Amino acid sequence: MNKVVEAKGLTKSYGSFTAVDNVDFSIEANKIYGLLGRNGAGKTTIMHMITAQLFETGGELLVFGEKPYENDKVLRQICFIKESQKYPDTFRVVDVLETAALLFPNWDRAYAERLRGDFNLPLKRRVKKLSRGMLSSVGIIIGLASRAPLTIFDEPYLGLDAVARNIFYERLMEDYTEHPRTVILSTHLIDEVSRLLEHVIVIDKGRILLDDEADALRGRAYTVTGPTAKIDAYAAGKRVIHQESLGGSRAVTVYEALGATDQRRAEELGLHFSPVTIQQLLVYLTNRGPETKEAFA
Ligand SMILES: Nc1ncnc2c1ncn2[C@@H]1O[C@H](COP(=O)(O)OP(=O)(O)OP(=O)(O)O)[C@@H](O)[C@H]1O
Repeated sequence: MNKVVEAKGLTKSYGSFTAVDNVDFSIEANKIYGLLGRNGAGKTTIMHMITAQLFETGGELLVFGEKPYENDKVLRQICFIKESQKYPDTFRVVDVLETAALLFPNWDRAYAERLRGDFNLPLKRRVKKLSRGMLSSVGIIIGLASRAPLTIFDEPYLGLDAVARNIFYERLMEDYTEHPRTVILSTHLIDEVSRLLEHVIVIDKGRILLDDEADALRGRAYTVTGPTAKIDAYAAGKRVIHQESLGGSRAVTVYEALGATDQRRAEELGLHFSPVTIQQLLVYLTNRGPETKEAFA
């Protein structure tokens, strides 16, 4: 297994506050990862440590097998696109793209130009005159055309409309298929990106709550709906992570894979099943109190 990032006991504290708390995880080569979690969970802190913009205060972090800090060999293989990227005031779109061409060894000029057309970006316009969404598309073009072995997108699409976001997802999938590389996507638009993700790491209050293949997470819980009394009978003793009632009916989300016996039993009771999306799973698990969360992790 080829590991691009390996974290052992990784910790980052700011004074007495621990933003990333003794986490172990690894990122394998040539996969698309989702780094997910609620606001303040610690995602950006982790991305900043991987990209050597922050020092860990404990544990060990290896990127491409080496410590990333002041390590040009490692950093040249990374492209980090963040929401609040600043560019020099005088820069036009063309200047940003020319600079990126110098910085990234795998830069594909023709591809960058095609993407610029897809996003309708005027080449000669000053970056500071771009709309918020256009500015995000500059970052997306750099992230894609850099073809960096490790490409990290931290909420890359602030202000991007639904059509432009879709262009991003499609281009990412096409280009990733032709030029496999490791991609980390950190986003709150989980439903939108979930079809792209192969592996998901969920951070919650500085700790890892889930770390699994996306397909496995999709089967990790299910929702069952029906008359309240029948649902209560079915769900008794099961690990229920969410429930909603409406009139005489109830929906409960059970945190386990649906086995054949349970499925038969629920069908006999006339209950209805629905899958749980990764976004729902994250919402239900990160909404829980700390003790319960430990039990469900
Ligand atoms: N320089 C700092 N000093 C003190 N605390 C900080 C500092 N930087 C981040 N934190 C805290 O660390 C925690 C994790 O922040 P981080 O930016 O990593 O979260 P995040 O998961 O990226 O959140 P979001 O989804 O809102 O971007 C937060 O509680 C934040 O307030």
